[in-house]
Amino acid sequence: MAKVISTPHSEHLPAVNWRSYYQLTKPKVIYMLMLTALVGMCLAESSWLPPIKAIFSLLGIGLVCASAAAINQILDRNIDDKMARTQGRPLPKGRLSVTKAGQFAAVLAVLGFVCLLLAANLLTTVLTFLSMLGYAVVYTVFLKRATPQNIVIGGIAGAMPPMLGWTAMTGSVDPNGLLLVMIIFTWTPPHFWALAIHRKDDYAKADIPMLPVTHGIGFTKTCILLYTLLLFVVCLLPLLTGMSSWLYGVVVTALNLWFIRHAIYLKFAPQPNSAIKTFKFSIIHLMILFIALLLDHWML
Ligand code: HEM
Ligand SMILES: CC(C)=CCC/C(C)=C/CC/C(C)=C/COP(=O)(O)OP(=O)(O)O
Repeated sequence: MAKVISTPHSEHLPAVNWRSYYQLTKPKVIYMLMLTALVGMCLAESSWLPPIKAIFSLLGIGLVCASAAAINQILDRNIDDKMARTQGRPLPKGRLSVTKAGQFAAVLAVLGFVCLLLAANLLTTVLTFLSMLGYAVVYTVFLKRATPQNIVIGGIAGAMPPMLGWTAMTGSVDPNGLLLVMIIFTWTPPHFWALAIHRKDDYAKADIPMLPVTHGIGFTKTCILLYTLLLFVVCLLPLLTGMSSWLYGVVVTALNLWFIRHAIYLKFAPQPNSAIKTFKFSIIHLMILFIALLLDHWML
């Protein structure tokens, strides 16, 4: 029978376990999601952002993303307990009770949606709610446990923040905002599958059908390479539509050639640390890409 993580006795816990609450939100991922949302906001506006609207919209998006991450950790606590990478999280470690984590996620969500309703608009609030459901429920409860395409489909939710930032400013869905979503959507498989290769045994132990477990490492490496090539093409679309110009073009070409180089080495000349290096590079890639979009928008 599956082990159920027990609720720890409250007398063993500090009154307010700030570090555990913070960890529950997957903070580094949330900061990156907020960066992409901020860039979406900036690209939607030809002049300076309206400060109050922008700050509270960004805060709203961040709070709801953090709530989704906390819900993911509540629902995944038994899986997380089986994997070396996630065993140290507050719920498997018993540093936080499920009730407290649930209350925290609820507070974050309520605060986030209030910010969005007051500072942004109904469209952004609804799209953010759907993205939250997409990650915290559709991906976590169903896809993750059901299919090796889990992260491809679930990736739509994680790709949404630039669009949420855009609609927060304009109140409408813009094709250029969708391009930013497409970039993150295409970036997600090589980002995650590189880590999944490195952590294959973890996923196998937890019985999660990630691609390297179901289809093997060789096939996953081929998929990573193909997605980096597709990403190269998708990243050129902002140039074709005129949303971005040469500065973005130069930076993104260099980034994507480097990503493809990682993928080629991973496939054809792997070292023991090639997969984790590819994963780490994916994060630098996306961060620099979004900063380049912003600088290009401001400077040219
Ligand atoms: C379904 C889509 C995604 C999946 C399955 C996924 C999976 C993961 C996993 C499992 C980690 C943890 C690595 C670790 O604990 O060492 C991670 C880290 C990370 N991911 Fe993703 N990711 C997805 C989408 C995204 C998106 C959309 C972003 C940002 C736009 C993002 C940004 C990051 C960052 C910044 C880290 C590093 C976190 C750290 O160092 O603590 N991810 N990702
Ligand atoms: C409102 C909105 C846009 C919500 C979605 C935001 C969100 C938190 C996306 C993060 C994607 C992510 C870290 C997936 C990994 O989950 P995992 O369960 O596979 O990874 P784990 O094993 O590290 O928990």
